[in-house]
Amino acid sequence: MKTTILNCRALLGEAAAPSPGPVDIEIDGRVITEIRPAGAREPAAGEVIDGRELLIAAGLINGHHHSHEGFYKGRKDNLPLELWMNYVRPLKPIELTPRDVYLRTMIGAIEAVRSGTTTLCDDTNQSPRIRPDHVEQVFQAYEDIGIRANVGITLFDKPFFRAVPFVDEEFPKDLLAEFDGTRMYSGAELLDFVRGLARDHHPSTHRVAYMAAPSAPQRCTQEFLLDVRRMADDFDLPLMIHVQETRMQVVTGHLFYGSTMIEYLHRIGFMKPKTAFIHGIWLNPREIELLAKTGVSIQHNPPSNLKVGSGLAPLRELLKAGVNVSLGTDGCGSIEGTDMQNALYLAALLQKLRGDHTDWVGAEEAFHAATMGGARALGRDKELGAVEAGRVADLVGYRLDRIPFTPLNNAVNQLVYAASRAEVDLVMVDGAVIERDGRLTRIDEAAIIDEIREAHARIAPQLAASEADVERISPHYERIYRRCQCMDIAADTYPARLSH
Ligand SMILES: Nc1nc2[nH]cnc2c(=O)[nH]1
Repeated sequence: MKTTILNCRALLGEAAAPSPGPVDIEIDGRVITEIRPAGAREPAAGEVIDGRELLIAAGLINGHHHSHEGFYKGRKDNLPLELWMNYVRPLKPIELTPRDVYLRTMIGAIEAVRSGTTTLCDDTNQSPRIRPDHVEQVFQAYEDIGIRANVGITLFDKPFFRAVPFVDEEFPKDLLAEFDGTRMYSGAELLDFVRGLARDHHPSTHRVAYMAAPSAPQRCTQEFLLDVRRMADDFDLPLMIHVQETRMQVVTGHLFYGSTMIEYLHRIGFMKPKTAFIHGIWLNPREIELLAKTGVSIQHNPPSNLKVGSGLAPLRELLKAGVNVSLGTDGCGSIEGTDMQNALYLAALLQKLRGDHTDWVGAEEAFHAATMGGARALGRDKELGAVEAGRVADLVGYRLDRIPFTPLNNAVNQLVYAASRAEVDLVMVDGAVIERDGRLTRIDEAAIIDEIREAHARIAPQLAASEADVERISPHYERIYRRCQCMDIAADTYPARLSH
């Protein structure tokens, strides 16, 4: 099937350079075949899209999201990461139907498409029980809405509440016994399950594909981390893992491994290309060098980093060192949605709080991170991330006849600093239109919103009960958090008595 977008403006190539004049963009099947001056010849037979008032740009790649946090939207505020995270990680299972899982996946997926996202990376936590019928529904939701998705099942083989130091000292024995006893899948069982997903949903053949998502070094044994690494290598999969999001995690690294987590990951041979360290806020110069040397990307999520108070990633230092940076939002628990326009806006503005103005990161670099940076992190920078003949037609059309683009002086600056998701008028994935004129073309959005509300009303008592459980461990966590915050992370080593 051929489609031509006629007479549009476009941001062209890896540099997203504004087209000097109107262009026609021809698409055959899933690939852009030609970009030519508007009217140079008749469009090929097939669908024609009137692009007169459209700015066509590469679709945004949201490098990090957690669909399992969908029902937690808006529940918490003013908690740092380590204290917040317990609330989205039920200590006891919450009973969901497969349809509930489908609906909570749609919460993030709908907003992603509406904000111009064509690829979404979802690290979905299915603990404490992996149910294949639940996982199927995550894949199905992305299939149905039409977005490209990389779905990772959160992999860890240590209880989450033990991923911080001093648990044995600060927790009462009865609580430890209760939570240590929570049934978890073994690492081997998890790996068996996800190997099946890698075989059946590979990114080279599937729009909705599996990716490797070990949760974080401190939540995995070394043996398990290396097993996941081998699995990703064997299947040639992208791999994403949370690393050094907070100051407390640097302290944790020193206490658990006698070095920072990044030095540990380098030591065990974990750092390779097609790997993204999610957040990567607390980094020292030596670690930035290691990232550059090993080809590991940093996956930057400014909306979440602000809301849970993690800090400001050193983007200029990373970019100067040649580290690839991608952009994302994070899940609906640590920030209330998957709006990539917000991520772009914050990425470009926040960096102006640091350093000399000649070193600031602005709109062009933020947009590059959200497109080419995301593609590179997935190992797909020859296929995705730019409007160029020969690339996959994952495109967004922004309305130029709206105030954010009026008057038009600089399309990238105005897209990042002025536009909102309301200007997104066309979203195309693999050459197929999945949003047009403000309407999602493949799903009945209003009916799904009704269903999400009904499901939430049914689940809300379980969420409240789960919060009550978390309140039981919160004071102990608060003490651990404060103890870690007082520890010096500038020193390279800690007293031997503190290392395990
Ligand atoms: N921000 C953030 N969200 C999460 N959701 C699950 N794990 C994490 C994490 O380590 N950081």
